[in-house]
Amino acid sequence: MIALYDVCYVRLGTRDLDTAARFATEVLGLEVAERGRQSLHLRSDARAHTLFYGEGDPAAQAVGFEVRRQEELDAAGTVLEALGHAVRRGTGAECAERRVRDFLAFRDPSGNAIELAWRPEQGPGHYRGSRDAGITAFSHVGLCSTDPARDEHFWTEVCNARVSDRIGNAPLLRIGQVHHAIALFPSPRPGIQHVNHQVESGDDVMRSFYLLRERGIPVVFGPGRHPSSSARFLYFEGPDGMVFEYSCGVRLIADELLYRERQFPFANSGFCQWGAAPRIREFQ
Ligand SMILES: CC(C)c1ccc(C(=O)O)c(O)c1O
Ligand SMILES: [Fe+2]
Repeated sequence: MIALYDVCYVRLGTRDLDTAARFATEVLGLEVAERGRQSLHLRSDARAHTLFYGEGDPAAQAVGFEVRRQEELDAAGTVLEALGHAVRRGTGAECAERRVRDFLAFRDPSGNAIELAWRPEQGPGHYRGSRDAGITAFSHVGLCSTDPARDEHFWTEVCNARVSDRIGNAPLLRIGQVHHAIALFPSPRPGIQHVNHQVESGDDVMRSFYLLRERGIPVVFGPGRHPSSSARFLYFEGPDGMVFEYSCGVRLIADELLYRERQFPFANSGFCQWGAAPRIREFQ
């Protein structure tokens, strides 16, 4: 079983790095860790980076998950290859770009690019957001799944994820105590569906709601409250159509023995307990 320890970074492609940089700093509130001619490393917490933008095809995406021991990479490669997944070890330059010591790349059953990363670096000093969005950490990704039941099996049987709740057939998967690190959602195509950052308080969610409206940034869902994680949330659209989410108050699941996953309806009430309706195609 591949022991994922935490979700550690997201890599996104963008056709316009300058626009992505302005959005990531002025709107999202991330800190620029490093800006290259065709690359941008961004911080959201103590880690060296959690969001990477590379100039190019917006479909050039990946999600990085930390594994704690380098031997896990070899073992994971053997398991994945036996299941028919092509695997590739990162080069020195690729590891440096990811601020990790080693990584293994493969695609999940839906075709999402996944990277298993060893020793992701901590950043220098505290995270200092470019605006006070109240961000406390990068926390989870929504992944498009062409077969949620099949992919749930992959993430929970080949990897160590556990189902915290389901919305329809869509599982919300934890790898630590946080309610979920991955939300799999039905889609005809693979891809990252949204990138979540936790914020300090409900006030931060609402302050951002008004700021986004003022800046003309499309709010596509919320403000609302998820019945699954109990988190208050706000979804909005960034460059290249990527959806970002702020949420606060996500529940932690500490008792693995007692906790039982719940089933929510694939309907507005399953997504929001306040009555918000999503304007996001995968949630409709
Ligand atoms: C609607 C999506 C995918 C969703 C559903 C529930 C939660 C949660 O319980 O926190 C999310 O974060 C989501 O992104
Ligand atoms: Fe989310």
